[in-house]
Amino acid sequence: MIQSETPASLIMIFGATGDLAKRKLYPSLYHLFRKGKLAEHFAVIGVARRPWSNEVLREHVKDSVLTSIKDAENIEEFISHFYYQPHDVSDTDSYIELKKLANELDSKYSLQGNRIFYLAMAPEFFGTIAEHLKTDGLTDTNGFHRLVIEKPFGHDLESAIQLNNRIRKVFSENDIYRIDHYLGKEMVQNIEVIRFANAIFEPLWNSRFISNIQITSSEMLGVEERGGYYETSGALRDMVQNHMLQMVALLAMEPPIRLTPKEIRSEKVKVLGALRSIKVEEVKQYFVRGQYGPSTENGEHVPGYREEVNVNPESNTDTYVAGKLMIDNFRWAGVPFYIRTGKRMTEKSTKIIIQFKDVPMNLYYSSDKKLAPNLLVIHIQPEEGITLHLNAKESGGQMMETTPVKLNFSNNDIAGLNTPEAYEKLLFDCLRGDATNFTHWDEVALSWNFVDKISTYWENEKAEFPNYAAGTMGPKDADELLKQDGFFWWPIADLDVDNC
Ligand SMILES: NC(=O)C1=CN([C@@H]2O[C@H](COP(=O)(O)OP(=O)(O)OC[C@H]3O[C@@H](n4cnc5c(N)ncnc54)[C@H](OP(=O)(O)O)[C@@H]3O)[C@@H](O)[C@H]2O)C=CC1
Ligand SMILES: O=C1O[C@H](COP(=O)(O)O)[C@@H](O)[C@H](O)[C@H]1O
Repeated sequence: MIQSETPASLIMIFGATGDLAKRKLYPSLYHLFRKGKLAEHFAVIGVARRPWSNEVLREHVKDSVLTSIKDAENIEEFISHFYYQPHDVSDTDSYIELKKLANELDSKYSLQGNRIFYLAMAPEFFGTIAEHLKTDGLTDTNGFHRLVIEKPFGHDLESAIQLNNRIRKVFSENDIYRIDHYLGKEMVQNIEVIRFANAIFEPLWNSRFISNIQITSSEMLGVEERGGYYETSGALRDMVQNHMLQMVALLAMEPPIRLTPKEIRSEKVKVLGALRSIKVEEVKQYFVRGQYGPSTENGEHVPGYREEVNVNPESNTDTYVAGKLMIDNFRWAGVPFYIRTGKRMTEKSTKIIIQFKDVPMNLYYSSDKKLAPNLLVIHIQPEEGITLHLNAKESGGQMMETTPVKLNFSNNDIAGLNTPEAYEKLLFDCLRGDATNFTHWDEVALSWNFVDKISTYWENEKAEFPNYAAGTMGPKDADELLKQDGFFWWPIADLDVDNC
């Protein structure tokens, strides 16, 4: 049940000394606290192996908050709710101590037995922790018990099924919150509203009026210190299996009959189930992979992927993926959804471009010239907003000449609006029991099923890497994907249809 008020709760963070907790979880919890969105009755237990004390954790939390928020009011009160338990998650005995501390805090803060277990750790520990929580009695309370799981949820369909079976022995599907932080982004959440709350879009949102949809999520950074993880993942598993396919599902789904988690997820599941399955021999026709090579920026050497720490110097791992997805249902028959994502590209940006079909003929001056197509651009990040590209009369001209114009809405221009960080929203949803913006097992399974065919083919074929220089928009072959259909990637910077 979704609660309107945040209920009292004990939040247990496994991996409390790690990067995610420091950069995302503590600042997000603090934001909720400051906005009064965290119940007065809350306590946090941080768990990790390091021999820290409550005081050390509290200072660490304070530092992490002060890094992003300079005027952190009531920070001392906030950190006083944090407790630390040194604990190796594979060590059976340490759960007894953890249970004792949890029960003490339950009484001290009147937490009503409500517990959130946040697994901010490497995925190989997820199953073990979930099992111990049950066998060692941490879920033996009267309140709710919710398990929040970070990505990656498995490495392929097979491992995801195994993991799911393990955690489902302890938690029901309704109590499992699989994080996809893109679902916490303001403009990703806005996709549904743009589509279903505007009479001008929904009638056009189909194969009769849309020629293609493009989703780009580009990053400027390389793999940084995450080479070890990334070598086993690559861009396909790291970004496409989850974030990119989730955006496709939101763009393509049918209107849900109600805005409940069950109905929304069920519509997304139908889209993922309708993705045209790619046969091994077709992978090259639908997908392009890339890996960044070295380059020079302002006279400085920018390392190629194979030079990064913990990366095999002959690595076959993809740091870039572009693909053409077809959704074989009535609404989308024949409309390609192009996706691309990669590290060390020209800029950090996530944008969705919906390109509408051309009008039947150009009635206006220069009628031999093609009119610019109408585009709806959804800016996910760093700007947040939408732009509608239209054609209008060239101002002051004698002839009926057209010129492209833009209608712009930018969230960033609303004074005083400070869009909450994705993790803040997702933590708040979890506290209230709203699983809408978390991925259901059926979505995870269908996404892996789709991606596995591609990864299996790629793992067995040695690629000619590197094939794009750091600081560029990826390999040339990605342009061919669209060219063969008569399209091209719309630029993501200062999109100006006139110059394309
Ligand atoms: N960092 C990020 O931006 C993102 C991370 N994620 C996911 O979040 C999860 C955590 O990532 P991240 O924080 O970067 O990882 P880190 O390596 O920074 O942190 C891992 C944490 O696990 C603890 N740990 C490791 N082994 C044990 C053990 N046996 N018993 C108890 N604690 C242990 C470590 O603490 P100690 O050494 O003290 O034991 C540390 O607190 C991963 O699944 C990752 O894929 C997802 C999206 C983004
Ligand atoms: O999940 C991940 O996402 C980030 C990109 O997230 P964003 O919010 O900054 O767009 C990516 O860098 C990372 O490799 C991946 O694991």
